Amino acid sequence: MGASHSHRNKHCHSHQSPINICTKKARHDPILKPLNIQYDSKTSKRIVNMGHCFNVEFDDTADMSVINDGPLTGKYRLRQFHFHWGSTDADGSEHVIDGKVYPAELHIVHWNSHRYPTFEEAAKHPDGLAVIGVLLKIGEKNPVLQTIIDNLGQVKTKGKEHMLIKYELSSMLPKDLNYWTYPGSLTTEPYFECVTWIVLQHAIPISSAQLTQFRGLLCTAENEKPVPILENHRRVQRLHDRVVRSSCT
Ligand SMILES: NS(=O)(=O)c1ccc(CCNC(=O)Nc2ccc(Cl)cc2)cc1
Ligand SMILES: [Zn+2]
Repeated sequence: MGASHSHRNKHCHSHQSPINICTKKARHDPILKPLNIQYDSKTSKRIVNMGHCFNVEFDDTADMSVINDGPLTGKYRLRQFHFHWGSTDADGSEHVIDGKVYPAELHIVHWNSHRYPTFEEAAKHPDGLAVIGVLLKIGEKNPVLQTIIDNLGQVKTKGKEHMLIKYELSSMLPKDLNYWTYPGSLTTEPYFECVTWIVLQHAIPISSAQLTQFRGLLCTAENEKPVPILENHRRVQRLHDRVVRSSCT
C-alpha cells in the first residue's frame, strides 16, 4: 500500500508485531529505567493447551506478580506466559534480531492494572499490555523449562489443563535484563495494537530434545485424529513510523 493510501492503515494496522530488530538503528534512550520484575511463585495456577500453543496462567486478581519501570508507567500485572516455536530448530522465534531467527521465543504477558480494571479492557488500549519477549537458543538442557515440559503430558490435547504449583518464573529469566522496546501488537488473533514490547537482549538456552517436546503437543481435542502443533510463530511485520529504543548503549 503506497504512502498516499496509508491514511486508513495508519490508524488500524501499522503497529503490528513481531518485527526484525535492527540493533544498530535501536537508539539508547537515557530515560529508560532498568526493568523491575517481582514475581511471586504462589501466583502460578495452571498450564492450559490453547490449541495453537500452551499457556501457563497466573492469579491476576491482585498486584502480586508485577513488573514496573523499564519503559512502563505504573504496574503491569502478570497474567500468563507461553512460547512460539517452529517445525525445526531452524526457525520458531517471532522477533528476529538483525535478520537472525531463533528456534523459539517466550512471551510473558502483563496488563496495565494501574489504569484498567481487567485484562480484556486493557487489551483495547495502546498502553494496555506489556509483553516481555525472551529469545531461546539451542544449548544445554534448561532445568527450569523442564518443570513445564514434564507437565505437557497432562495437557496433550486442546482444552486440557493441569495445576502448576509454585512455579518460579523469575528463575527462567537471564541475569542481564537489558532490552529493546517498541510499540506493537498481539502476534495472534485478535492482533490488537495494545502491547509495549520489551524484548530482552540476552537469549536463554533450551536443548533440542526439550524443544522437540513442544512439537508433541496436539492442536486437536481428545476425541479427534491427533494433529501436532508443529509451529506457531507469526512472520515479521513492517516497522512503519516506529522507533526501537534500547535500554543500554
Ligand atoms: N503472542 S502475544 O504475546 O502477542 C499474545 C498475548 C496475549 C494474547 C491474548 C489474546 N486474547 C485476548 O486479547 N482476548 C480478549 C481481549 C479483549 C476482549 Cl474484550 C476479549 C478477549 C494473544 C497474543
Ligand atoms: Zn506470544
